[in-house]
Amino acid sequence: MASDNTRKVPTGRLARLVNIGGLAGNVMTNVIADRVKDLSRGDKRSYGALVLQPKNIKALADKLSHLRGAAMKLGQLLSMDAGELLPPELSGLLEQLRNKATPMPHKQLIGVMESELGKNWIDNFSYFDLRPFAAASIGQVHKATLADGRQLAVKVQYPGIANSINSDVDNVATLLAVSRLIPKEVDLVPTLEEVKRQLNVEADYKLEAKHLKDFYSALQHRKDITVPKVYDALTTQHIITMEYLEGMSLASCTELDQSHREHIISTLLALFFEELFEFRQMQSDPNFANYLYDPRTSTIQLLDFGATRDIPLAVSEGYRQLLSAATNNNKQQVIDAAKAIGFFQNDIPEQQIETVVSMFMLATTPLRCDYFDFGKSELASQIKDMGLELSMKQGYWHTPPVDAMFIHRKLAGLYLIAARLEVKVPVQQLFAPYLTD
Ligand SMILES: Nc1ncnc2c1ncn2[C@@H]1O[C@H](COP(=O)(O)OP(=O)(O)OP(=O)(O)O)[C@@H](O)[C@H]1O
Repeated sequence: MASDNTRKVPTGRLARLVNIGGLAGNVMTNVIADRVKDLSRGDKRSYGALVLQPKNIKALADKLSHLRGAAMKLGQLLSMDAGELLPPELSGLLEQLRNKATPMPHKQLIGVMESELGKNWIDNFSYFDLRPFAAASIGQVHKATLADGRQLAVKVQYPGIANSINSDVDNVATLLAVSRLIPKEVDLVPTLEEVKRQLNVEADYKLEAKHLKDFYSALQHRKDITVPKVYDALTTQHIITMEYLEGMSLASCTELDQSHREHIISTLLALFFEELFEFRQMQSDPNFANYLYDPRTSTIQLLDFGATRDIPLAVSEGYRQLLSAATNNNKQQVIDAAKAIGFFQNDIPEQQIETVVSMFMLATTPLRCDYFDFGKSELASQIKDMGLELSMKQGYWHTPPVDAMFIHRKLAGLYLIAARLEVKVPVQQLFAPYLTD
């Protein structure tokens, strides 16, 4: 039998569902037992309070660790879309999940390696660590070495996960409903659809490898950005073999000097503009864990191209106009550019246009000053609050163009990182090369 932290990842739909049934039962047993205790003591906690006790959150985290990819992605999108509405227990649960991947037992891992790279897969490496050093959302990452000494990171997908994404996402939603962690006001349906769509794309490691290679080539001229090299011969639909990068995590960069922190954010924002206006391809998941930093060489290392999106020319041009108009504080031109991007397609009252435009103006504040101090500003949370307020008002956005939502999320994510690193950066100067007349 596998040890506690290497349980076989259940591959069948039924096995996954049975897990959930068990959890609902456990939670309810805890709730009923505590209810009886409360009654005997004369206390009366609400059903919600009983469900949200730490032991139930732990039981939930234990179950979700098998459905980690679906749970984490749903958590990520939910916290972007409905941030402040979510109970703190949900962030606690997601935090637990992030740190709590259940690695595949060796036998299962070897099975995947054999079916992807052949019976003699191990001959490709001079060393392969069977224990993963990091968890991916739907897989795990191993260190390995080539015969010539080059260090590798090998990302291996959990077997069968690609076929169970849709049911996993539904199961996680059921679990969250059982645990009452999602408030009634939050409409989960569109988020669930988006989570399924994104995870299905991310399950295609060959596509991710293609995006890695696109960015590797596109960023050859940038000495301050590194993208891991992909090893095609050892990359398949379910395995990506790439160069191992040794940078420190961005979370630990809060300890570095101001100059390093400012360099990180200036580089990431310059890259954002380059992706939007030049590559017209964007890595759309600005998660802290997707960047590493090497302070010895002052290079940012980019990981995780699973969520890369192409940006249509018209959208890219529209944002160039929009950001130029916002830099010049020209609201009418902001409205025109937003229309060109695809906002305000329906007949919308003047007042609503005004509100949406003030959101754009707020988000582009850093473009209207020489240096913007993210450390001292509440901008990231103000944007989130305002976006939330608008999305709660029925029909306010009239379904904004989907590309736009990703671009906004990416920018908001970068602002959050900038706020966390407490930096002051010249955003206007970084955008200047793209400013239209
Ligand atoms: N080339 C690499 N060099 C060093 N570490 C790596 C490399 N690739 C991945 N990792 C480690 O593995 C972790 C997960 O990888 P990655 O982000 O690609 O997976 P993912 O499935 O996209 O996960 P998520 O969606 O949770 O970000 C990274 O956060 C990093 O710690």
